[in-house]
Amino acid sequence: MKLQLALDLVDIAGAKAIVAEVAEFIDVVEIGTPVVINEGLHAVKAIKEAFPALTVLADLKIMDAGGYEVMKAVEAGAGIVTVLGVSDDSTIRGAVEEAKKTGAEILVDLINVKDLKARAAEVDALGVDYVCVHSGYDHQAEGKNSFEDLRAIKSVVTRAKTAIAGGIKLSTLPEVIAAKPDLVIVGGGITGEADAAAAAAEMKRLVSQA
Ligand SMILES: O=C([C@H](O)CO)[C@H](O)[C@H](O)COP(=O)(O)O
Repeated sequence: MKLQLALDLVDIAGAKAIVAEVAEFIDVVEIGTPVVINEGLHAVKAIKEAFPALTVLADLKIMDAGGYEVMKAVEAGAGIVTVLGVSDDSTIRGAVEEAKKTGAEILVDLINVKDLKARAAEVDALGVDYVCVHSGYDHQAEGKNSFEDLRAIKSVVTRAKTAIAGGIKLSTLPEVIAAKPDLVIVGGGITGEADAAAAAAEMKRLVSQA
């Protein structure tokens, strides 16, 4: 089980500063959608150059032009790129084909998908690398999480790895780990802590035991 740090509310300098604190405890660093909106793919490039040993995930949440947008993210240094599960199969197929050229991976984010089990099975069959359940900021504000969703997709995803994101904290991590995802994605649960390194270290300890 791997740990991904999601960076959403920082600029490039802030991203470098927090990754420097926690790099030894994380497997993947995510350049979050708000960072890409503010800084562009320069943020992916800057973090990959500064931390070459880390896999960088570009959270583009692609909805169209899958092949082209994956190509640009991979050129910037992304090892994983996100595509929305609500997008068309042709978009996901294009993203997967492009990623395969370079060994990059595609994570499909099921945010806002209504029939989770059905779509998870479909995107799994399209050859994606990760299927991710996700309660986004707006759903978190309504008190939702994705812990049950993870159990649901694990019953139908047979070849891809599974991932979970959205409001995970140290206090809820054991419940997440019990559902056995391959990748746990944490943003505010690390960046919002007074001692981010200590939070990341403890999370890494817990996911490594699983
Ligand atoms: O993808 C995300 C969200 O849609 C904002 O871009 C976050 O990276 C994801 O939710 C993880 O962050 P936390 O919810 O703060 O753990």
